[in-house]
Amino acid sequence: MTVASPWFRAVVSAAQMQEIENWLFAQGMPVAALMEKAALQIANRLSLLYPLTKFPRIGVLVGPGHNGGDGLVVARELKLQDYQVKVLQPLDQLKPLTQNHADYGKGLGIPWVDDVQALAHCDLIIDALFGFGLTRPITGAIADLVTAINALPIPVVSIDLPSGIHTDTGEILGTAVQADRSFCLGLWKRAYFQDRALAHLGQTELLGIGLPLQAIASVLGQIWPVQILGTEQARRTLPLSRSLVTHKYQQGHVLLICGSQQYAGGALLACLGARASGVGMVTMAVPTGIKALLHSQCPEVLVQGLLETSSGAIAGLGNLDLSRYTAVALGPGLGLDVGPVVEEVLPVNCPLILDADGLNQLARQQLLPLLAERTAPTVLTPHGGEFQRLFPDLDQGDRLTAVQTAAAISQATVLLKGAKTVIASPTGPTWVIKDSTPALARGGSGDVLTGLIGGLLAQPGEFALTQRVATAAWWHAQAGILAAQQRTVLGVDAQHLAEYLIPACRQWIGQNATN
Ligand SMILES: NC(=O)C1=CN([C@@H]2O[C@H](COP(=O)(O)OP(=O)(O)OC[C@H]3O[C@@H](n4cnc5c(N)ncnc54)[C@H](O)[C@@H]3O)[C@@H](O)[C@H]2O)[C@H](O)CC1
Ligand SMILES: [K+]
Repeated sequence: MTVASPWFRAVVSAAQMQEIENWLFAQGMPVAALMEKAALQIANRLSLLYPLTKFPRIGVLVGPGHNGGDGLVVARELKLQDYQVKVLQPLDQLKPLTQNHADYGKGLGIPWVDDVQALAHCDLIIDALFGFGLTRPITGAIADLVTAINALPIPVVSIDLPSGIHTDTGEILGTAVQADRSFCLGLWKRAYFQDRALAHLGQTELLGIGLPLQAIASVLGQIWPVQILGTEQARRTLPLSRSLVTHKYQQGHVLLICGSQQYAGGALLACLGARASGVGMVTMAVPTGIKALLHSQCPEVLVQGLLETSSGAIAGLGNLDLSRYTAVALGPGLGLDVGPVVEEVLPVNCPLILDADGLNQLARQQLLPLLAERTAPTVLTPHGGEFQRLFPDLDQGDRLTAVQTAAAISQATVLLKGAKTVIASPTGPTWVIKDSTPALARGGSGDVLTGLIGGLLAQPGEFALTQRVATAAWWHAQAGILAAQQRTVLGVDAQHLAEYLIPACRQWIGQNATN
């Protein structure tokens, strides 16, 4: 049961945000007060990040709704701090509260300009055209304005969302502001975890505006549908505490079915990932021809040689006794010439992770419907291409929805890798991994993740399986971030990534932890 946890881990849609705000207004919170709370935070952050000494001239683009209202409060507050502020308001008709702030700003002597060229000498531009109220594509004069702003060599900060980005899907509606930085207000919006929006969002930060947990729970319930997996949660999910009398068979036994003559490295990398998970035992089922390689690299691992095809891929599982394992992962380095191993492994009565060519075989042989008949959980870990082959009818633009739909169709936990990796299951919350690094976008890093997931799921654990899968993805990302910090982004090859899994783990449990 994921009890409602700190607000900064919730991820909401525009409709949910509106409902949460309405809860406050219904309880008597004046809209103007909430706007003031939000905009004052923005003004304070701006004066810290863009000090008056370096960014004295500020242009504020003001839209018709409350996003524009936020922008006008920011304009007034920066003026009071002696910034030279100008406002450009493309639409005459403003919401009443926004109009109040416009009247007050004019009364203070803030100049309104009517041409974007009047902003050409600004040091910073604030985008307060649209926030989560954007409902249709931006067209006409406003679209021209956005295009002109994007062409200026001036940094842009967007309030709540870059105007033009769909709050939920991250889609560009007509056109969208290219922000250098975006301040998300109150709660993270879904767009912040849609890969296609990231280039428009720039650097992002969440500004809390005092939304009470009961307001959030009144709309999202006690188990929030979409959540960021936080450090504390990941740490609690890791199998870091062990009883003194444990022994290797109590710490799980993972079977990795992987590798081929052509892709022996995939098997080795999966093994390194599994080993770092702390699992009690690792068995590798690989083509006989690569057994020696694995023995030489991972001496503690048990290796089962399997019959191989003429090209050196696994021909079949033979008489491999699958009942001995507490988790099975199949896929890294299998190659396409592999025998019917997916069909043979589906009956296994423990968590099964399918990755890489295991997924391609699942798609090619149209075995997806069989997953629903499995008596134990299944985890699919596709990247975009594998996802497309498995779920050709799903639009990956809205990745969050696509993964949730894929989980419902397949009745499996689906982890879609990306800049923001998303993990969904048929029941329970959808998890997003907020922090990662492009350094992970390299061959082999997925093999390490598959081994890590298999090793974690093989171990006894009190948390829901999907949360443990998300923890593996989080751990994998953290290792990538640490490796990139210490070896530059160029130095995060998959083998080094695997070596950073334990140092990354060490980082969170603090230096004084004993187990
Ligand atoms: N998140 C919070 O807790 C707070 C949010 N605030 C700010 O308010 C906006 C949401 O305000 P809202 O008025 O609902 O919507 P917008 O300001 O985003 O603007 C919508 C406005 O524009 C019209 N519109 C929609 N699409 C188009 C279009 N393509 N072309 C022209 N006009 C369009 C629509 O009819 C509306 O009138 C939120 O993002 C925050 O910035 C609170 O002020 C503070 C707390
Ligand atoms: K905006």
